[in-house]
Amino acid sequence: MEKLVLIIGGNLGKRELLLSQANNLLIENFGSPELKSKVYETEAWGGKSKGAYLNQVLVFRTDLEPMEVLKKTQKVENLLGRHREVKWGDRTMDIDILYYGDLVINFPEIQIPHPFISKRRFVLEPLAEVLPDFIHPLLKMTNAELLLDSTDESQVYVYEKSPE
Ligand SMILES: Nc1ncnc2c1ncn2[C@@H]1O[C@H](COP(=O)(O)OP(=O)(O)OP(=O)(O)O)[C@@H](O)[C@H]1O
Ligand SMILES: Nc1nc2c(c(=O)[nH]1)N=C(CO)CN2
Repeated sequence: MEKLVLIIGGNLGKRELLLSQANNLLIENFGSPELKSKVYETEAWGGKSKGAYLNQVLVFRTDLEPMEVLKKTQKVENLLGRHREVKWGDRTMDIDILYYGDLVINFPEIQIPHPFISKRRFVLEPLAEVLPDFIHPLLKMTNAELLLDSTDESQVYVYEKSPE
């Protein structure tokens, strides 16, 4: 069984509902997560979208091969209304594979560890919350160290539910 670390999130539609639906669909595919970060409200990163995202990191154990994992996460994105249009643009649900144990692979359709981990505070904050001591297999730094080192100044807060 390998440690599978995902980040999920979106900035369109009913963000909280979509996040909880993504959680449920991922549990159907990968079983209960071993760890779940808090939900973070995060400024849109990459300059191509505007509204703030809700993001969360989930950690599973899996026997599925990385490409099988990707097929399943893409199916969940599609079920939740994801349309692939603008790179880094607005979306209802995006699911990225951050780590798959210590595996390093680099194909156009799948790169692990995800190449932008160290550049994105919206990834590093929840990641350092749940796996502070996990070592990035290429950068040889822990997630906590990557967060301390990060120069991304975008806003990332723990999400406080808005009153009903
Ligand atoms: N680790 C990974 N996790 C998810 N998708 C990946 C990964 N590595 C490569 N990909 C590929 O990237 C494509 C994702 O494109 P997508 O439109 O979601 O990019 P994006 O979410 O805008 O950008 P980013 O991947 O930088 O978050 C997928 O079709 C998939 O094949
Ligand atoms: N805050 C935040 N910004 C993003 C996100 C995301 O999940 N959160 N995903 C993107 C697509 O890669 C682009 N920008």
